[in-house]
Amino acid sequence: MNVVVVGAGALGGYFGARLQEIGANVTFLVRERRAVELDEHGLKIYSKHGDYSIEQPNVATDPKSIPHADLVLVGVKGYHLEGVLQPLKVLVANGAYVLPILNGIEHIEVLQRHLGRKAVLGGLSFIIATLNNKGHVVHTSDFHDLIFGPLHPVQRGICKKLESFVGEANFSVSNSESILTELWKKYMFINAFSGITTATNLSIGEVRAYPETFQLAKEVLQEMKYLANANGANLSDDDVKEAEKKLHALHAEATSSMHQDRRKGLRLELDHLHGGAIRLAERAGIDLSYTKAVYGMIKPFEKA
Ligand SMILES: NC(=O)C1=CN([C@@H]2O[C@H](COP(=O)(O)OP(=O)(O)OC[C@H]3O[C@@H](n4cnc5c(N)ncnc54)[C@H](OP(=O)(O)O)[C@@H]3O)[C@@H](O)[C@H]2O)C=CC1
Ligand SMILES: CC(C)(CO)C(=O)C(=O)O
Repeated sequence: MNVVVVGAGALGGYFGARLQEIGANVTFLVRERRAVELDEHGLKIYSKHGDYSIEQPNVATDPKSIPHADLVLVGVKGYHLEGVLQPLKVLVANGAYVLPILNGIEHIEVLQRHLGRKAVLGGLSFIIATLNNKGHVVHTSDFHDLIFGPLHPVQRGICKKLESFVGEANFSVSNSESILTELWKKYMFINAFSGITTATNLSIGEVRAYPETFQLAKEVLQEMKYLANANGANLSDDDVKEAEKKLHALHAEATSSMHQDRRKGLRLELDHLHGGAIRLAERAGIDLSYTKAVYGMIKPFEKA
């Protein structure tokens, strides 16, 4: 299988390397700085599920130099989406399907508008990973799940092909027929988890120690359920309970990628995640008071 990874950071680097581990022909389409880093240090994964190294990853900086890809894995931050639309157009024109795995929901519509509805699959991931100072991936969670599925009937073939190809991969995989609902479940969860940890600058264990503070995360879950259902998803109270259980099950030091970025002084995906929810709520005539409060608390730390 020919795979291109656009956004070879923590997420793209992890799944790209794991796909190469099982024999995929993986090309990392990167910008100049990352190309130099990958050339100098290679790509390495450190993970409790097993390390893996690629000494000389196959790197491209021009999408036109890539002959044909079956699948393009998109793992950029929400605020970098605009910058990858042009390269994605080139890859789609050459026959590729696009599998975005970033957090959030607004990017799906943006990608569909620019690339066509038939080209864009639904996808998301559960993993906690970050890059170290050599640009190597450090994976710290027990989970490393990739969930994908068709958003258009013509995509069933590529989803089946991907499902059977990744059967042997060193990560969990699921090909879901209700990927839109899965996307909204993750969006609900991430807005609560990243919202409360980033706003308070605390890990989830520290948040859980204060029921009044944890309550804010629960309120965000409720608001996101309403928003999801106003946007054609079908989330139930059980889904909210499930998300709450997940917040309780995370180990005490666990925190969100947005909070890790706040700790490192990096730019935050606030506008893409909570900002996106607020925009969709305005369109649907829904009030997201708690989400807006969390958004307001994080705003001063948004730009690096
Ligand atoms: N990290 C995690 O644990 C998880 C992250 N996510 C989500 O995944 C997404 C990605 O997060 P993460 O992997 O942590 O982010 P990273 O910052 O580690 O990686 C993003 C990568 O995108 C690259 N990039 C940006 N613009 C371009 C471009 N125009 N062309 C090529 N590459 C580009 C960046 O490269 P450059 O070095 O050039 O800037 C960077 O390597 C986010 O939406 C996040 O919320 C979801 C689950 C878990
Ligand atoms: C919740 C988590 C860790 C799950 O993958 C995540 O997506 C993030 O923090 O960005």
